[in-house]
Amino acid sequence: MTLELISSNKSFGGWLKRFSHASTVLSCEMRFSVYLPPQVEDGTKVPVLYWLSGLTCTDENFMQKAGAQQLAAELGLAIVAPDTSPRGEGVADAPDGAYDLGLGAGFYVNATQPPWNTHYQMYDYIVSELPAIIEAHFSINGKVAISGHSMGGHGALMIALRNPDKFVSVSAFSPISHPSNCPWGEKALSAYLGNDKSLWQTYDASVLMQQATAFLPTLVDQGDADEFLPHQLQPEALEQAAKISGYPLELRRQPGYDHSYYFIASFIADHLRFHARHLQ
Ligand SMILES: N[C@@H](CCC(=O)N[C@@H](CS)C(=O)NCC(=O)O)C(=O)O
Repeated sequence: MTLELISSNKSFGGWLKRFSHASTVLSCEMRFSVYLPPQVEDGTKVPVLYWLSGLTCTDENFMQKAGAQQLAAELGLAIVAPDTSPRGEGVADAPDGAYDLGLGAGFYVNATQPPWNTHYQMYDYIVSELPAIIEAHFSINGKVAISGHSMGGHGALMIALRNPDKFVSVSAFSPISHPSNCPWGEKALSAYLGNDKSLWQTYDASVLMQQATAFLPTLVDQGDADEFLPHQLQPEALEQAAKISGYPLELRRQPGYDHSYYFIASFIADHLRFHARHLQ
C-alpha cells in the first residue's frame, strides 16, 4: 500500500501530514490527516486517537479548528482524521446535492443499497483498512482510542460499541445518539441500508449501548445551546441506554455551547487527557 504525501507542516515539535492512498474497500482514492507528536522522531511508538468528523467535513476540519496539536504533542498522542465519505469521479452523491447524504455524509456504515453500495463502505474502511495502513506506516504502539463529532460522534460510539476489543476508550462531542430515530439518521440509513430497520439498529449507539456486555470508558460532551440538540442528537436516548446496561457513560451538558468547532476547541483538552489516561 503506497501513501502519497500531500502536505507536511511542523506543529508543536511534531508533524501534521496529509496523505492520499488507493482504498480497496471504498474503491476510490482517499485522503487522511495525521498528527505525529515529537516523540515519534526518536523512534518511540505512540498510542493513536482516531477522530471521526461530522457532516460536510473532510480530514482537514478537525486539524484546522479543534486546536488539539499542542496537547497531543505534550501527551505523546498521534491523531488520525479520516475523510467522512468516499470521494472522486463516479462516487454517488445526493441527487439534490444535499449536505446530509452522499459526499461528506458517509455515516460510517457499509451501504447495502445501490447506488451507494459500490463505494460507501465507511465502516470497514474505519474499522479495518485505515488502521492497517496506519500501523504499517507510522510509529504506533497498538493502543487505540476513538472520538468524533456529530455524525462522527455517532461513528465513534457505534464503532467502539461494536468493537470493544479494538479500543481502550471512546468519546464524542454532540453525537447523533440514536440515528435510527432522528431525521438525519432516517434519511441516511434508509438510503444506504434500505427499509430493514433491524439493520439500522446494528449501527445505532443507543441500541448497542443498551445491549452492551463489554464496557469501555466513555465521555460525551453536549452543548445545551446546540441547534441540532432536540431533534437530531437525543443524548437522553444514550443516557437511558446506559442506565439499562450499566454502561460507564459520563455525559456532560455544557451550558451555552452550540454545535460548532468553537465548542469542540473548548473541551478537546479534556477529551485528549481522558484518552491519554486510558492509553497509558
Ligand atoms: N449547518 C451545517 C450543518 C452541517 C454541520 O453543522 N456540520 C458540522 C458537523 S455536523 C461541522 O463540523 N461542519 C464543518 C465545520 O464546522 O468545520 C450545514 O447546513 O451545512
